[in-house]
Amino acid sequence: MNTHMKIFPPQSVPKINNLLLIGAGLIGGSLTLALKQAGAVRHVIGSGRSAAVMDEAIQLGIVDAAVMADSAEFIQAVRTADLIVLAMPVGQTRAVCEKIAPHLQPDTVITDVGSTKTSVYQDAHAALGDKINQFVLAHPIAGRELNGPAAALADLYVNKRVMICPHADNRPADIDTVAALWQATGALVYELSLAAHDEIFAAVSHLPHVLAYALMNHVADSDLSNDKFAMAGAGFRDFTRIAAASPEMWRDVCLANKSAIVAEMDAYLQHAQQLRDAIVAQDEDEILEQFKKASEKRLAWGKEQ
Ligand SMILES: O=C(O)C(=O)C[C@]1(C(=O)O)C=C[C@@H](O)C=C1
Repeated sequence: MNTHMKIFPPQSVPKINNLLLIGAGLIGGSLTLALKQAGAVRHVIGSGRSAAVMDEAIQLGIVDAAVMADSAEFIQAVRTADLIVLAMPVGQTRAVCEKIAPHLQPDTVITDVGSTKTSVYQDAHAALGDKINQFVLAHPIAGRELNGPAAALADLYVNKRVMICPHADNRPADIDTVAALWQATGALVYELSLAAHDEIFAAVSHLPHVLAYALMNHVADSDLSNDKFAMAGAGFRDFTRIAAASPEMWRDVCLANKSAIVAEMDAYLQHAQQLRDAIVAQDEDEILEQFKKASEKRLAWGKEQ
């Protein structure tokens, strides 16, 4: 597959008057903190499922005010928003877009931060119909293993990559607005097709999360698990860091990008099986060859980051 990944040239800081943030957790919260710090946004209204989380988001300066999801204030916030950012787990995309659709004004831009892009496009299209032209799909390649507003950081996106995945109906000016917003956070913004996005991140983000969850459960369910956890060192900590990430978010990612993730798991299991075979056979050349190849790749990749 030729991914045609291209970087957006730097643009000046945009000025957003009214931003509606749906889901004020780590990713959405870090975005609005960064945009406020850059002077790119004037007023942020937050909306979410939990009043306690929204209160926390107000206290942390992530949002200026909060509205509950099904309220008259929510409808008013949709009507007056210049930009709507969807930052809840991807499985809620269709339901949230159905709530937004009847009130969406033609000049409002919608964007998202989801880890899968084909599913978000399909779910948003089903709910928005022709208004899908107002939706610019985006995905910041940054995160932490912590969740919620308290985990948000104004500098989370500095020097991180953000993928924008345009679709045929997008308005070029909207794509530029979303690219400029992410650039205002300090991020490097790239353009990538939906299909390439989901294939690439199945391998380098979704698979590692599945493996981390599986390793954690494997050790937890094994004999001497308490002793193993008590004595584990940095190798185990580095490998499993992301197993503390939001279970709901990652459940939704796995459901949404099923075929690509299953294909990556199958191919990975073959590599693991090859190593197992070599260890069982005590094939020292084969083991060394596989480890050397991986080590060289990891060292070279590490230098590029
Ligand atoms: O560093 C982390 O903790 C992350 O969760 C980052 C990470 C990733 O897998 O690289 C996780 C999910 C996002 O969609 C993008 C980035």
